[in-house]
Amino acid sequence: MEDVNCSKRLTVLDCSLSAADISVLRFELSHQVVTGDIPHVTVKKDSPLQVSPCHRGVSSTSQQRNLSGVSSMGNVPSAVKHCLSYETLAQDYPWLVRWLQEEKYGAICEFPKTVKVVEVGPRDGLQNEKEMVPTGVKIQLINMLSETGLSVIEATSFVSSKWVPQMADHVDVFKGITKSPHIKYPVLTPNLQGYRTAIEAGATEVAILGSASETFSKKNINCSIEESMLRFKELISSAKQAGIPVRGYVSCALGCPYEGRIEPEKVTEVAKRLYDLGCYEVSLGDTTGEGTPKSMAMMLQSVMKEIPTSALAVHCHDTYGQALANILIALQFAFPRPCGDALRGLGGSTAVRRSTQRLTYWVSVSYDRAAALTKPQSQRGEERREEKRVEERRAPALRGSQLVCR
Ligand SMILES: CC(C)(COP(=O)([O-])OP(=O)([O-])OC[C@H]1O[C@@H](n2cnc3c(N)ncnc32)[C@H](O)[C@@H]1OP(=O)([O-])[O-])[C@@H](O)C(=O)NCCC(=O)NCCSC(=O)C[C@@](C)(O)CC(=O)[O-]
Repeated sequence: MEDVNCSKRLTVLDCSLSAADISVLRFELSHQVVTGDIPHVTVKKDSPLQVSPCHRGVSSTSQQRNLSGVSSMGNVPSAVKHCLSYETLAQDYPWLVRWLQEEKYGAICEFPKTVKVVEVGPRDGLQNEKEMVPTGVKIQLINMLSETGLSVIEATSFVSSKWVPQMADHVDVFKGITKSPHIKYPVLTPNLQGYRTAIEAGATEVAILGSASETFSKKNINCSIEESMLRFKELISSAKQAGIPVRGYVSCALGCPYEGRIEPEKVTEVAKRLYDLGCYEVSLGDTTGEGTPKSMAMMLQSVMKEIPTSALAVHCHDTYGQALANILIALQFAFPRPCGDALRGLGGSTAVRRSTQRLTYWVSVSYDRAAALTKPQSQRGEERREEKRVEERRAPALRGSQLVCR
């Protein structure tokens, strides 16, 4: 690729575009190059930059987009002597096509600089094990995990032993583990009763579990979404008084075993309510593992309109082998291109660049059995055998582990 200075090249075209305008232009062109819809970019004297989406060079004036809002982030050119189209640019400046494509590729490869891993295996991983895992083994597991460099390990859940017998030893597990001062050990608490027991056992951080699916909420915590919010409100209010941080889960963010597809707007609504109640972080759970990169992207796009990305997390189950792909998408969302952010009206590119450094995602990868929770025993048996076969083929590092990325 030629060593290209975009602003110089566009000055050669005599467009007098500012750096911000060039950013907009580059974003539109690179976006459209990849989608195949070639835009027609027009810059008129004393007018806002306009981009008409065109297909393979055929102009579609009906879809003309006025980017006046966008151009306010930079100076719209005051004197422009060219009407630019992608074809003209591509013909005259073949380097531009390569450059835009490489830009796009470069953007895809951009990820957060650090990744925080939250291990939830001792809770989410073990809660559905058919055989009771001895308390001593759980303690040993958590102690060993504490040696691995993890900064957060979700240790257990203070839920009803009638509902989840595997977690009945929560107090013994929590009191039995050797707690490193550098590691957080949050626990799951569905209601005030669980919260109080957890605090008595010495918990210093808790997580509540909401759901974007009405049916799942009833099946999982025996109450409607509305009722769950009332419970969480009183729990969070107690936690606030005691200075205990509360994380929130939204289950079924990408699908429900009972209701099927869950609208991103519903996920957004529940996530926002948890955030507004005081959860410092909201973890969006693909409970059944049926999420895809596309549904993850659509869901995140919706939730990110209401909740700061620094307070968001994703929790991906790997039921259908999609967890890593879904995490990849979530990580890319943590680093939107600066001009992409500007187009969403988040401000100028310098501020956006700064804010992207702070974006945080929690990404959990687990070997998922949650989807099997409610299935008939016979079906679960076959699924478990299949899981075992799949697990044996998996990389050892991924088995039974969960990650949270920052
Ligand atoms: C929420 C409840 C307790 C309501 O259960 P309930 O039966 O409606 O509760 P209740 O208030 O009517 O009380 C009934 C009995 O339960 C007891 N009880 C009441 N609360 C507690 C408690 N906290 N700890 C221990 N015991 C409790 C209470 O003392 C009473 O005992 P009894 O008088 O009959 O002897 C129940 O439905 C429950 O425990 N559900 C938890 C289900 C669960 O743990 N699911 C798995 C975790 S969620 C998950 O994995 C998804 C996630 C987070 O990973 C994200 C994702 O993957 O997407």
